[in-house]
Order: sequence, then structure tokens, then C-alpha cells
Amino acid sequence: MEDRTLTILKEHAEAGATLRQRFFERNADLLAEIAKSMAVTMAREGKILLCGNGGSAADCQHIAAEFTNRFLLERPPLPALSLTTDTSALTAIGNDYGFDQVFEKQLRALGRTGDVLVAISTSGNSANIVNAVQAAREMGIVVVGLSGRDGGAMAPLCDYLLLVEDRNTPLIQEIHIAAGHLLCRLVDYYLFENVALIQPYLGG
Ligand SMILES: O=C(CO)[C@@H](O)[C@H](O)[C@H](O)[C@H](O)COP(=O)(O)O
Ligand SMILES: [Zn+2]
Repeated sequence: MEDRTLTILKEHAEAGATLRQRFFERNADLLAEIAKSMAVTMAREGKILLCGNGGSAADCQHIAAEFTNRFLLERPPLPALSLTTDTSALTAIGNDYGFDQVFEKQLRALGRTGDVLVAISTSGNSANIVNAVQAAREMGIVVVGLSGRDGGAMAPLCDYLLLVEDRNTPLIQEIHIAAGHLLCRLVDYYLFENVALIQPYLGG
């Protein structure tokens, strides 16, 4: 049988590169606006909460750790928490109430008005994500959605929606983590390098 290794590799690399470039071009202003909103939240003692399933759960943990540890800049730890990591909470809620509520119940326990929820779902249709987003809206928590395809059920519920217009879940996720890293970089920029850019939102 013919060896298609190189073709598969090239297709993967090219599709990812094209998608990434188009995403950053289309969403430049939106990414800056979201990063400002996150920076303002943290400047006001709020926090970033994150939720997602599968590979997106790993992305949530990854981004939360960039904030609580450090990113490229040496600076104080920033408050971010992934709702994907507490196996006791996940199994207790999943077992007693159902998997659809694993993020919503944690959010209701830990979220506060003015926090930001980063909800990552490539389909936008995962019930546990949609439920968490709905709860966030009720609680006055800003919702940043990272999605793919047409954004699914989550799309109309988000304050900000970063959409990767493709149907390939792994490629969508690769753009999501690139966007997550950029948000970490911009939040540091607004909080520690050019605070004047968020001063109008902070008042005083
Ligand atoms: O990492 C991957 C695929 O690359 C998978 O684990 C994927 O995240 C899972 O199938 C998720 O359950 C998909 O959920 P969602 O993105 O549609 O909300
Ligand atoms: Zn994956």
C-alpha cells in the first residue's frame, strides 16, 4: 500500500497554519477587548474561571496555570481556576446530579459577580458547558466562549465569542490554545506594562 505519511503531515500543517492566520486576522480587536476585560476583572480582585471537556479540559488547566504561576513576564500570581481539576467535585456532582451539572455547580459555589468564565467547547453544544454559561449569565459573570463550527447552543449566550470557523475538532483546539496564550500575554501587558490602556475601565 502507498505510504501517505507525508501527505497527511502536509495537510495537517497547512490546514492548521491557514486556520490560525485567518483566526488572528479576523479576531484581533475582539482578542484585545477580551484581554482588557480579563485584566480589568483581575485588577478589581475578580478571577478567571475556566471549563471544557476532553482536550479542552487540558487547555483550561494549562491557561489557569499560566495565570497562577507566571507567563512570559516576571510578575505576581494572578487568580485563575480551572473547574476541570477537582476529581472529588467532578465525581460527586456527576454521580449525584449528572455530568451535565459538573461545571455549573462548581461555578455556583465559587463564582462571584464580576468574575470571567472562559468556556471552551468546539461544538458549543456540550450540555455541561451550556449549563455553566447559563448560570454565569444569571450570576453576572462575564462569559468568554471559545468555540468552533457555528458556535452551537453556547454562541448566543456568550458576552464574547471567539469562533474558529472549521469543523475539525483537534485543529479548532489548536487555535483555542494559541488564543489562550495570547490572552495571557495581553493580560500581562495591560496589568503590568501599559496599565493606561485599561485605566478608563477602572475609573479613578
Ligand atoms: O481532545 C479531543 C479532540 O481533539 C477530545 O478529547 C474532545 O475534547 C472531546 O471529544 C470533547 O468531549 C469534545 O467536546 P466539545 O469540544 O464539543 O465541547
Ligand atoms: Zn485532542
